[in-house]
Amino acid sequence: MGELALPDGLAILGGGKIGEALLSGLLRGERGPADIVVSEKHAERAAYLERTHGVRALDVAGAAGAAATLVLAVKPQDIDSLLAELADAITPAHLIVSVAAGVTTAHIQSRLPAGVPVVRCMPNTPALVDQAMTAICAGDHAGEQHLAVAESLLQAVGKVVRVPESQLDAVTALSGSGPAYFFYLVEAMIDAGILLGLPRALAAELIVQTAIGSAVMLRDSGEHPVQLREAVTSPGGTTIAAIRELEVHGVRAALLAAIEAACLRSRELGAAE
Ligand SMILES: NC(=O)C1=CN([C@@H]2O[C@H](COP(=O)(O)OP(=O)(O)OC[C@H]3O[C@@H](n4cnc5c(N)ncnc54)[C@H](OP(=O)(O)O)[C@@H]3O)[C@@H](O)[C@H]2O)C=CC1
Ligand SMILES: O=C(O)[C@@H]1CCC=N1
Repeated sequence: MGELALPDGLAILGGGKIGEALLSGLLRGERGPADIVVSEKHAERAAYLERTHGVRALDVAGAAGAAATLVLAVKPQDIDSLLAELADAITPAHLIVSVAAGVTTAHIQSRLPAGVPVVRCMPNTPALVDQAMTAICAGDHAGEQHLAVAESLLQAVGKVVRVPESQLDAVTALSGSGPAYFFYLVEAMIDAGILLGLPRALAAELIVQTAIGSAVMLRDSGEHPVQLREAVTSPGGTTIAAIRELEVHGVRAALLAAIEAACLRSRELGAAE
């Protein structure tokens, strides 16, 4: 794969939600449509990706021939058939970057020619607005240079941290699925505005801006979430009345259980290999 530098060709195999989020983010960065090919099972979806992003759609073997770095972005349940299609088309000069939940580097390595480097990643959909959170780890044949390629790829759409592979299922449950929890919370809070008789558009504006402001404070204030919450919670006031209800209804325990369930599901998807 030459010198493993950014300008090397990139293929995204699986042009669904996360595949397109990564594709669009990379195109907003340093890469142009000529640097990226996609491979997508559905002809209609492939045509949409070509039309919308100006990239070429190829079959899996064609994509492997056109690109040194291959991003596996199919569902975990489809990973084995994709690896079977890839096995004869790649060499250790390629780099495999998998974003599939639960699927281990050892599993991917076991289905490919010996020595193919694999980096496992868990990004999230805020890649669409260059605010992704991604964790990455290396398989047995991936060295610093391969991690650096994956890192620069994903840094184009947000922040990247390196973690041991043993933490990837927990990461998947927290930040991989995490945007869905925030969207769910926002959706419920907008409903609360409706319950209180506010117009939906106003309730949405109030809550979305509150979410953005709170997120920026969490990132930039240097204060712990408890301190930030306490600053909102006036003695004998409105916030503590709401917090009591959240505690009575077990919202904290529900979040712990929900995120634990997501982690177990990630492990299950890996174990189904
Ligand atoms: N969505 C998210 O927020 C995140 C997802 N991920 C991971 O990314 C992967 C994709 O998820 P997501 O984008 O949500 O799923 P999608 O179903 O939206 O996208 C996967 C796409 O790949 C297609 N596909 C399946 N097999 C092949 C193949 N052999 N060659 C080419 N294309 C193929 C699928 O077609 P078909 O519909 O027929 O199956 C589908 O269009 C999963 O492994 C998931 O764990 C990781 C982080 C975040
Ligand atoms: O729901 C899923 O399985 C994928 C993995 C992380 C986010 N979406």
